[in-house]
Amino acid sequence: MVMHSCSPYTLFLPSSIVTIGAFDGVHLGHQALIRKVVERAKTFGIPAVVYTFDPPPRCYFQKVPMLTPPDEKLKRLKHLKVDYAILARFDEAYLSRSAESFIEELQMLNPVEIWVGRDFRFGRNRAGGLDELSAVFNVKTIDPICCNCGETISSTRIRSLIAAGRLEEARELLGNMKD
Ligand SMILES: Cc1cc2nc3c(=O)[nH]c(=O)nc-3n(C[C@H](O)[C@H](O)[C@H](O)COP(=O)(O)O)c2cc1C
Ligand SMILES: Nc1ncnc2c1ncn2[C@@H]1O[C@H](COP(=O)(O)OP(=O)(O)OP(=O)(O)O)[C@@H](O)[C@H]1O
Repeated sequence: MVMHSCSPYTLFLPSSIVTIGAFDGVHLGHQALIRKVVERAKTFGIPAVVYTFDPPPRCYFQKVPMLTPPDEKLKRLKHLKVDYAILARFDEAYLSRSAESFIEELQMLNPVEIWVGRDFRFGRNRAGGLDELSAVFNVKTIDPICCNCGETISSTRIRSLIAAGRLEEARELLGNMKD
C-alpha cells in the first residue's frame, strides 16, 4: 500500500475507485465499505484509494478521543488490501478549503466510482453531501451495516461503549481484522 500524506493536489492517478471518510477505528461498517471499494477496483483492474483525515474531523472539532491513531488506521487499511491511503492533515488551513476545492483534488484521482455511506458529508461546515458529489462523480452508496442488535455501527457508538466500560462489545464492532 502506498501512503500519501496530502498536501492538496499532489496525487494524480489515471483512474481509481475511491472512498472518503474519517474512518476512525476502521470498524465493521467501514470495513464493508472499503472491501466493496477493493472488490470494485479489482474488477476494473485499477487502484483502490482511501482518502482519510488526520486527525478525524470529529476529534478535531469535538475533541472526542481517537479510536485508531494514524499508524493503526494505516495498518488496518493495508490489511484490507487498499492500494493508496491518502492521509490529509486536518488542520486550520485544510478546513478553510471549500467543497469545490476538495472536489478539484478528487478529480486528480480520476475516480471511476466513489463509494460512501448514505450519511456522507464533506467540506466547510459539512455543507456538501451526496447530491453535490454526485453532480461531479459517479457516486455509489452502501447500505448501513448494523450490529446484531440492529443499530448502525459508528465510531461514535464505539466511543460510547468504551466510555461505558463495555470494551468487549466495542472490540466486536471494531473487528479483529484477521478474516
Ligand atoms: C475541505 C473540508 C473542510 C471541512 N470542514 C468541516 C467543518 O467545517 N466542519 C465539520 O464538522 N467537518 C468538516 N469537514 C469534515 C467533513 O464534513 C467530513 O467529516 C469528512 O468529509 C469525513 O466524512 P465522514 O464524517 O462521513 O467520515 C471538512 C472536510 C473537508 C474535506
Ligand atoms: N455502519 C456503516 N455502514 C455503512 N457505511 C458506513 C457505516 N459507518 C460509516 N460508514 C461510511 O463510512 C464512511 C466514513 O464514515 P465515518 O468515518 O464518518 O463513520 P462513522 O462511524 O459514522 O463516524 P462518526 O460516528 O464519528 O460520525 C462514510 O462514507 C460513512 O457513510
